[in-house]
Amino acid sequence: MEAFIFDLDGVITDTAHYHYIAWKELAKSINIDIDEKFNESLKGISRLESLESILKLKGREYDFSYEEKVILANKKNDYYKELIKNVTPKDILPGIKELLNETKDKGIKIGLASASKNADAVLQNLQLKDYFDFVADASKCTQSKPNPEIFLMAIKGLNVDPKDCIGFEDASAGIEAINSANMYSVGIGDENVLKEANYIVKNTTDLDFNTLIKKYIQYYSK
Ligand SMILES: O=P(O)(O)OC[C@H]1O[C@@H](O)[C@H](O)[C@@H](O)[C@@H]1O
Ligand SMILES: [Mg+2]
Repeated sequence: MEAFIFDLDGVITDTAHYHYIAWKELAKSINIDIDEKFNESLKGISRLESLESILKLKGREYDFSYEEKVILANKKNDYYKELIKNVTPKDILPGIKELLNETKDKGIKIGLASASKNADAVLQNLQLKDYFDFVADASKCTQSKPNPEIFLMAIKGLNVDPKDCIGFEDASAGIEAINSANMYSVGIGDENVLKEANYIVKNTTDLDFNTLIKKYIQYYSK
């Protein structure tokens, strides 16, 4: 095992919820209502694609010019940036710090593959930056998950073989991206949503280092 590569929002911290609150607020300003079920489909998806998807809900994707869409997406980002100002190390999801410590102790590299251009600020606020050997830069990524690009960037940056890596995700688009990158995928959340994952746990507290390694070995020895 060479590396563990993590998604950020919804895996390391619950910023997935802040993304939802910010999109809900933005959608409300243009008279569109979104709910948590719809929000599932936005997880892991880039900012502009998320906006497109919200507009499509009401067939309004042609009502706005590209420039207007950029303004709307920036407005969402302003709401989001206000919300993440409150993120502190207390917001690291339970079990994650223990897993990161054990991973480091075992000499396994740690990478981040988040689609968020705010990932660095969030890691900073969580005081977790030092754990990461490589953080893939979302602003250099041209393809949204489920495309594997961001995971492939992390694999390259860490200089590892995808078969020797485990990827962690809370979104179905993210699991698809990990699988396409030829890594072993671990889904955290609802098994109906994450059914394509090689191994699924309900919560971050269920991420036990030894079990993860055992499941990974079992998978490749099939
Ligand atoms: O708007 P940002 O911070 O660049 O984030 C882009 C995407 O980042 C992903 O991590 C989130 O799951 C998505 O919900 C979000 O849209
Ligand atoms: Mg996520």
